[in-house]
Amino acid sequence: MASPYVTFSREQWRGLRASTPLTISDEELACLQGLNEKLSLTEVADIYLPLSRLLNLHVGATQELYQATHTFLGNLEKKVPFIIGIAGSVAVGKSTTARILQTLLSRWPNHPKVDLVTTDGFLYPNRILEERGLMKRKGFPESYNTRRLVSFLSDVKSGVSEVAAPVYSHLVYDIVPDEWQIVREPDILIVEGLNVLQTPLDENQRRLTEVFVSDFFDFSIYVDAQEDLIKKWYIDRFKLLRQTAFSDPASYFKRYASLSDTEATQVATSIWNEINGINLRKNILPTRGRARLILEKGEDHMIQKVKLRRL
Ligand SMILES: Nc1ncnc2c1ncn2[C@@H]1O[C@H](COP(=O)(O)OP(=O)(O)OP(=O)(O)O)[C@@H](O)[C@H]1O
Ligand SMILES: CC(C)(CO)[C@@H](O)C(=O)NCCC(=O)O
Repeated sequence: MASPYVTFSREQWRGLRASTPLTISDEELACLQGLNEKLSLTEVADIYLPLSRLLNLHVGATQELYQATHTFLGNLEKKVPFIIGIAGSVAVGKSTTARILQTLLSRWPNHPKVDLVTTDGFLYPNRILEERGLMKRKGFPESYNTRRLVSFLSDVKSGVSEVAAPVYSHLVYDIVPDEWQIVREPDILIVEGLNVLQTPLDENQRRLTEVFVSDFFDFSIYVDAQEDLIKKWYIDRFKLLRQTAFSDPASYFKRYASLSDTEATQVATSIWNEINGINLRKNILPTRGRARLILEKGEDHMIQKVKLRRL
C-alpha cells in the first residue's frame, strides 16, 4: 500500500521556513525557552516555526470556508474554534509541543486567542478508578470519561460561549474537586493527551460514543519516538521530579523524593514496564496512522523527520 504521508527530512522541513512571514526576535525565542529549559532554540526555528505557518494556512482556509458558508446561508453564525489534537506516549513531549505551538500560533493576527486543554482533566477521579480497580491503569482508555470529553468538545465546536473542563493535578495525582478551566471562544483550541486519536469500544465491543474525540479536530499531530528513547526520557524526568514535585509535602509521590539514583531508576523502569510502555504499544501507537502530521523525534528530542498526510 502506498503511504498516505509525504516525508520531510529535518533539512527539507527547515527549508519550508522561508515561506514563513512570521519573524521572531532572539528575545522572543528566549521567552519560549521559559516553557521548557531544555528546549533548543534551533528546534523552535527549524521545526516549530514552519509548523506554525502550516497550521496558520489551515486555520486561514477554514476561516474562509466559514465566511463562504455564512454568505451562502445568509446568516451570521458564530465563528467556532479551530481544534488541533496532539497525541503520543506518556513523556514523549506532548505538553511541551502543545505549549510551543500555543505561543507561536497566538502571534498570528487572524487567530490571537489560543487555548490549551489536556485530557488529564477527563481522567476519572481516583475514587472511581479505585472502585473499578483501575488505579494502575491511569492513561488507559477505560480510565478516561470519554463521553464527557466528547461532550466538552461538542460544546466548544458548537460555539457555546463558556465551556468548563475539569482539572487534574499531577502533584495530588487526582482530579481537583470544584476547579475548572473555562474555555471562552478561543480562535484555536489545542487538545493534548495520549487518548485523543483513540476510538474506544464499550464492554460489548460497540463504539463507546457516537462521535469520536478526533471527529472534532481540524488538524492532528502525533509526537513519535522509539520506545527506548521515550522510556529514557520518562526515567530522566522521574529522577528530576525527586528534587521538584516529589519534594512537595502535598505530593502523592513524596515517598519517592528520598530514593537514590539506582532506586529511582528501578521504580521508574517498573512503572514504565507495567503501565506506560504497555499502554503505548497497545493503545497509543496504533492510533499514529490517524494523525494528519507525525513529528518523529530522535536523541535529545530533536525532530528527525516530519510526515504530513496528503489529505
Ligand atoms: N522539545 C523538547 N526539547 C527538549 N526536551 C523536551 C522537549 N519536549 C519534552 N522534553 C522533555 O521530555 C520530558 C517529557 O516532556 P512533557 O512533559 O512535555 O511530555 P508529555 O508527553 O506531555 O508527558 P505526559 O503525558 O507524561 O504529561 C520532560 O522532561 C521534558 O522536559
Ligand atoms: C496522567 C497520565 C495518564 C497522562 O498524562 C500519566 O501522566 C500517568 O499518570 N500515568 C500513570 C503512570 C505514571 O505515573 O507514569
